[in-house]
Amino acid sequence: MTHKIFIDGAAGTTGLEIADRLAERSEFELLRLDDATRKDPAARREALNEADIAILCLPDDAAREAVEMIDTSGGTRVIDASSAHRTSEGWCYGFPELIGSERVADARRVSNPGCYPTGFLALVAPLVRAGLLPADWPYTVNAVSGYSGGGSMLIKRMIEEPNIAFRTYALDLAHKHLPEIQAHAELEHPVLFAPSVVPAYRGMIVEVPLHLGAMDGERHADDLRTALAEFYAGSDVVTVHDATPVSELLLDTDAAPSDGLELFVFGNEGGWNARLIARLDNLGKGASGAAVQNLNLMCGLPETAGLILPKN
Ligand SMILES: NC(=O)C1=CN([C@@H]2O[C@H](COP(=O)(O)OP(=O)(O)OC[C@H]3O[C@@H](n4cnc5c(N)ncnc54)[C@H](OP(=O)(O)O)[C@@H]3O)[C@@H](O)[C@H]2O)C=CC1
Ligand SMILES: CC(=O)N[C@@H](CCC(=O)OP(=O)(O)O)C(=O)O
Repeated sequence: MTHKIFIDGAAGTTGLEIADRLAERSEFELLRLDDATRKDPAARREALNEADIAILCLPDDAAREAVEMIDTSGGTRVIDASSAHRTSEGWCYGFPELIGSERVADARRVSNPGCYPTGFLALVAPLVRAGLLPADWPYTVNAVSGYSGGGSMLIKRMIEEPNIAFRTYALDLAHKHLPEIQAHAELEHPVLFAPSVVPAYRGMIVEVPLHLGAMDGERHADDLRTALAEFYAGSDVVTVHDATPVSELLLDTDAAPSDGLELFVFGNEGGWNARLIARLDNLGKGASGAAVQNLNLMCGLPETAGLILPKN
């Protein structure tokens, strides 16, 4: 059986990467709109309703509009890569490792996690759930992203302004990922989020520094690493690195696409201070790889088929 897939926003950064991952997969038939019609509402409506699964790779407003175009009595299921529905009622949060693959498989409306939230939630959500980290802690998130994370506009800007070596932003402390992060980690407070961009096309590092010694109760960095390793033991996507000391973590300016997610826990000598760090491709597990993983599940296919992973 082939599944009809329509990528709305197929000409954009995320849409193109999804198409790359689906290329030559016989399980799917891609419905395509040409350049003249790809933004035409009537053509989109028709393709959205013809598809078995529509993957929305659009700005938030256009994603909301696309959902409204889909006939609710029809059969089209949705994966939304935008941030429009990440805390919306009736939507499944498409992070199978955290919510369970079967819930994604059964869902009609799946919202793909954001790239930064993917790193933060992978590190913190299992530890809060296990009671190893407090839900009422004022968490800080320092993060650095490749510029493709900002889509076609930021890509253009970073190419036109090659003098930019580092760009920190969201200085109003009101980044759109805050509600998603708080909701899905089940935290009592919004996090303090400090994102930045470097002149690399893809890749990101998301870091949560923790004063473990200042928290009530006793916990050691090693306990956190062990708990994460147990939580992700069955995953082909998430790797929890062991305690082998490394002195640095790098992002490459010309990294190849990857759909894996690497987690690290570093601690000081006594284990009272920790740095929880996630390294991922913002366009991989942070967007397109996650969409394909969810698509596989929704179609009853092997979860990691077509993903760019060391083991595939
Ligand atoms: N880039 C990333 O790393 C990640 C992106 N996302 C999310 O994925 C979504 C897409 O992002 P990204 O691919 O980076 O963005 P891009 O800007 O690269 O692509 C968006 C695409 O949507 C098209 N588009 C805009 N409005 C409409 C419309 N009304 N109808 C049809 N097509 C339209 C654009 O066309 P045109 O250029 O002609 O306007 C463009 O091709 C966003 O919501 C983003 O937040 C999520 C996680 C990570
Ligand atoms: C570098 C950069 O600009 N990144 C984007 C987030 C990319 C991403 O996660 O997309 P969503 O917004 O759909 O979640 C930003 O900070 O807005």
